[in-house]
This record gives sequence, structure tokens and C-alpha cells, in this order.
Amino acid sequence: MIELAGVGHRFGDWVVLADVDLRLTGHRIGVIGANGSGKSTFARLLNGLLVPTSGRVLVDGLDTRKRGREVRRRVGFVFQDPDVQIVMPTVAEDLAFGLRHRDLDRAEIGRRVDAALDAYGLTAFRDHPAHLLSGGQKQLLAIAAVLVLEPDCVVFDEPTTLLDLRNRHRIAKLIHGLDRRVVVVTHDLDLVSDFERVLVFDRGRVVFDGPAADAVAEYVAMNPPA
Ligand SMILES: Nc1ncnc2c1ncn2[C@@H]1O[C@H](COP(=O)(O)OP(=O)(O)OP(=O)(O)O)[C@@H](O)[C@H]1O
Repeated sequence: MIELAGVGHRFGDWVVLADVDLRLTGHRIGVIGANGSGKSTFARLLNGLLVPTSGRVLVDGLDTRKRGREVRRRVGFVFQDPDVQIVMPTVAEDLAFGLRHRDLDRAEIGRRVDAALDAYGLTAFRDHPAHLLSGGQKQLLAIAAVLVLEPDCVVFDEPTTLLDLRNRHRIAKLIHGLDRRVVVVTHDLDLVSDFERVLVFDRGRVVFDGPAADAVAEYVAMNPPA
């Protein structure tokens, strides 16, 4: 359970988020809204990548301000650009990286890496230099590297923006098939079109919170053609 209570965030004097009170229940939660409306900032608050300048974010009751490490074990984060997330030279090493900081022996790490390679269609690329993968493969690897750590919830910040249509479909399918809570920030309205809950952000506030079709209609109505 992720809960935001009286959350606000500013960068210097610039108010980016204000008065956000939410309980993130439900399996799939979309986040849409205009450029600069605070979506990415909101997403980063959910696993303590950022801590709010006012209010509290609690993950299973743990305050992100004090318990960031435990929070990040529960809530994984996938960045828009996989290049900022891929840290090791090869695909298998990158998948193993996060697992090394867990209390697991080498054999178990190997088993989990093999399972992740298989699950995400990356087995043929096991020893491939990660930086030479295609954009779509890199995004798959970045997602796999988060999922291999088995977080309860995964936050995606614009996961399809840099992808061609084929890879966009691939990532959309993967997100839809996940058996854990997902929070997806996106301008790709189709990606969240069947989510049970979509938040619409406008100038740092949540202005709508409801089923996808209604949220998208609200967002479209807020932005009529010029
Ligand atoms: N590190 C930072 N320092 C100062 N201002 C920032 C910082 N990060 C974001 N901002 C500002 O905060 C506001 C909200 O940014 P944010 O990235 O959360 O919006 P967004 O809704 O995700 O936008 P987009 O759809 O364009 O990605 C913007 O005005 C942005 O310029």
C-alpha cells in the first residue's frame, strides 16, 4: 500500500506538486497530464528517489524520508531512458547486479538471472554487451533488471516514449501481464486505456482520479484543439 498524505514538492521556490492526498490501491494505476504537470516528480516520490518537501509518502507504513532503502525493495522504478539504468557491461551481469546486494548465494543468483533471461526473451543476449542492444531490448533489460528483484510494485516513467511500434506493443504486453501493482506515467493514452484507475495531473495537482475512459475524456476536454 502506498499512501501520500498532504504531499507537496518544490524545487527552490517553484511549486511542482501541491495537496496530493492519495491511497494507491488497485492493480494498475495510470498517470497522465500535460508536460511539466508534475507526473515524473510524483512517480519519483513513490519509491523515495525524491522525498517530498512537505507531507509524507508511506509504503506499507514506511516513511520514504526515513526508510528509503526498504521502500526501494518494495517499489521498483523503471526510467524512461534505459541507458540511465543499465549499469553493467553485459546483459547477464546487469541482471545479477541488484541481486548481489541481496542475501543470496551465487547459485541462486544464477538461477534467477537465467529465469529472467528466459522470461524476457533475452537468453540469446546473455553475454552480449548491454550498450549494443537495440532501444527496445534495452528497455526490456531495464524492466527485467527491476523485476528480477521481485518488488511488490513497479513504477514506470514513460516506458514506451523512446520505442518504435513493435517494441511499444511488446512493453505494453509485458506491463499488462504483470502480476503485481504497476504505476505507469505516460503520454501514451492507449497504454493505460484499460486501467481501472488513472490519475490526471494538472499544474501539480491531481484533478481527476477514476477509471481510464473517464480520465482520458477529462484530459482531452481540458486540452481542446487550438
Ligand atoms: N530537478 C529539478 N529542478 C528544478 N525543477 C525541476 C526539476 N525536476 C523537474 N522540475 C520542474 O518541475 C516541473 C514538473 O516536472 P515533471 O518532470 O514532474 O513534469 P512531468 O509532468 O513529468 O512532465 P513531462 O510530461 O514533460 O515529462 C517542471 O516545471 C520541471 O521543469
